[in-house]
Amino acid sequence: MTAKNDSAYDPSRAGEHLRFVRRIYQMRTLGLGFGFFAVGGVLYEHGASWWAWAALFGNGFVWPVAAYFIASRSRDPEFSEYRNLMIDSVLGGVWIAVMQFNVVPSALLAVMLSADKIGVGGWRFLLRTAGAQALACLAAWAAFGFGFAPHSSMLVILACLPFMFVYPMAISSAAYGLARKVVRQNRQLALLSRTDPLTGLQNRLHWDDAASATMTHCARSNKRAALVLIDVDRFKDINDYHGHQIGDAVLRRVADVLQRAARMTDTASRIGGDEFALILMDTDADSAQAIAERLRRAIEDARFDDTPELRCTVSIGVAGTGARAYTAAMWMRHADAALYRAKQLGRNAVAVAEE
Ligand SMILES: Nc1nc2c(ncn2[C@@H]2O[C@H](COP(=O)(O)OP(=O)(O)OP(=O)(O)O)[C@@H](O)[C@H]2O)c(=O)[nH]1
Repeated sequence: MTAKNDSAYDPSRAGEHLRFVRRIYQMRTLGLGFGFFAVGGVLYEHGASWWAWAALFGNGFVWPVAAYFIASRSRDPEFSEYRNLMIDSVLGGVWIAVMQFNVVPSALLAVMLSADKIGVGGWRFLLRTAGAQALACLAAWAAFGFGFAPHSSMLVILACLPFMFVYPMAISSAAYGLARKVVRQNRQLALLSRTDPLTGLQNRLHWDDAASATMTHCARSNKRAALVLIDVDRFKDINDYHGHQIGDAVLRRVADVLQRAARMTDTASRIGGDEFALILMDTDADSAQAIAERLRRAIEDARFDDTPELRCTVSIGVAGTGARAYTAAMWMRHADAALYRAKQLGRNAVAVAEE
C-alpha cells in the first residue's frame, strides 16, 4: 500500500479523503465498465462458462459500487481506497491470466491499471501494485492450467477500442482538472500570504515589495509618488479601556477609510499593529498632504455602533519621492520622521517631510 497506514489517519482531512474516493469511483466505474467489453471479447471467443461471465460482470459493474461503499464508510476512506486500488490490480492480473495473455486486452489492462496507480500514488505505488498484479496473474495462470493464446482477433480488438479511447481521455481530463486546481490554490496561497487577515489590506511583506517597486518605477519614468504613514493615536489606551475586539474594529475602520481613498494605482497596507501605509502614485507632497488631511478627518468623524462614545484619531506623516529619497528605506525614514513630528504636535495631525 502507500506510505500511510490506518494509524496515520487524520480526521480533519475527512472531506478531502471522501472527494478522493468519489474521484476514484468515477474513474473505476468508467474503466471497469469499458474493461468489461475488452475482456468480454476474449471470453466470448473462448466460449467461457457462465461463472466466468458472472465474475466479469461482478468485477465490471458491481465492484465499483461496492468499492465506493467500502471506502466511503470506512473510518479512514483514503487508506481504504488505496486498498481497493490494490484489489483492482490483483483482479486485473487474474483477468490477464484468464484471457491467456491475449495480447491487446492484456496490454490494455496492464497499461490502464498502471496509469491509474501512477496518477494516484506515483511510481512507488505502481511498483507495489504491479508486484501484486504479477503474483495474482501467476497464481491464476497456474490455477487455470498455464493456457497461452496471445493472438488478438479483430473482434477482440474492436471490443477493446472503446476502453482504449475513452479511458485515457478521462485520465487526462482528471489530471488537467487537478492541475488547474493546484494553479488556483497556489494563487490563493500567494494572495493570502500577502494579505492581512484582520483588515484585508496588503500586509508588511507586500508593502516592502510595493515600496521598492514604486521607487524603481519613479526613478525610471521620472514620476512622483507620495508615502502616507498613519498611526492610530493612543491605541493601547483604546485596547485597554474598550477591549481588543473594539480595538480590532478601530483597525478595520481605519483600513476601510484607506481603502476608499486608494485609487487603482495606489497601495494601502497594514504594516504594523496600529500602523498603516498608503502609497499614492503620481502625487506630489502637497496633494498628498491634502489627501492625508481628508483621511485624518474621516477617521476623526468615524463612530462605532457598539461604543458610541469612542473617538479615534490618527497621526499622519507624509513624504514624497523627492531628491532626498533614493531607496524605499530612506523614503520610509522620511515619512516616519514626519509621523513623529505629527505625534509631537499633539497627535491628530498631519506633518510633511521636507523635500
Ligand atoms: N486590538 C488589537 N491591538 C493590536 C493589534 N496589533 C497590535 N495591537 C496593539 O496596538 C498597541 C500599539 O500601541 P503603541 O505602539 O504603544 O502605540 P499607541 O498606544 O498607539 O501610542 P501612540 O502611537 O504614541 O499614540 C499595542 O498595545 C498592541 O498590543 C491587533 O491586531 N489588534
